[in-house]
Amino acid sequence: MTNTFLDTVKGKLIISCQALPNEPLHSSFIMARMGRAAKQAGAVGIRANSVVDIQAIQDETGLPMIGIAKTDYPESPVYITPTMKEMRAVAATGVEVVACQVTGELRPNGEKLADIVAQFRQEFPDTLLMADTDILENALVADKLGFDIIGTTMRGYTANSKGTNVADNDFEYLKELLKQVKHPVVAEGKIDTPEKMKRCLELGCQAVVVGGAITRPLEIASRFIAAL
Ligand SMILES: CC(=O)N[C@H](C=O)[C@@H](O)[C@H](O)[C@H](O)COP(=O)(O)O
Repeated sequence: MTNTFLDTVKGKLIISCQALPNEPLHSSFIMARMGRAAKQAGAVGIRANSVVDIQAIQDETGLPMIGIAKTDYPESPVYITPTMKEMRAVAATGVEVVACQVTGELRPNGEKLADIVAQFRQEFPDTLLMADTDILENALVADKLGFDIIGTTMRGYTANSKGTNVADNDFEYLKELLKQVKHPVVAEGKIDTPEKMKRCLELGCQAVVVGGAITRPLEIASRFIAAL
């Protein structure tokens, strides 16, 4: 099997459909309907969290997907598909891409990122790997380990990247990242306007992932309320 994900999404929009248990829309049924709306609008791929949501969205849309499993372990701040166990469970759904957090901190159970990548390649040779990174140093680690996609997902969410936004200074960080890594870059995280999405593509990103600005009504409504 050849994985055509990178060609399919080139220059296009991937929509993230996620709602954690503490969010108002937490429901695989609702996420599948979000996926339906995303597809009708013209999204070429979906990013989703948890095996059940992934399966519901696959059934509903048939679109290629980036799958993750957000899982908290008390001993580590790494929560996006942190261990081989979650990587395996997500890959087993048949998603085209499995994404995991690459932010430099120690992973749960003492697992090493390099070992996870090697094991994953053996078990799932047709599935692409995306690194959810925060700073250049960690993006370069992912690039060297051979991740197929370097994502900016965690920028602004880790101790090392606190207070930053990928869009700062006309995407200054993204420009540097695109210069330094060999693998395709997908812009993700706080891309909240169509203009920002377009700018990321103009700068050379393979694709853009947009989540909250489209699929999190609480977030969207709160922006309006905050302006009152
Ligand atoms: C930091 C973290 O846990 N990000 C998660 C990763 O999957 C999601 O909660 C985000 O919604 C996703 O990255 C899309 O970003 P935004 O919703 O900002 O467009």
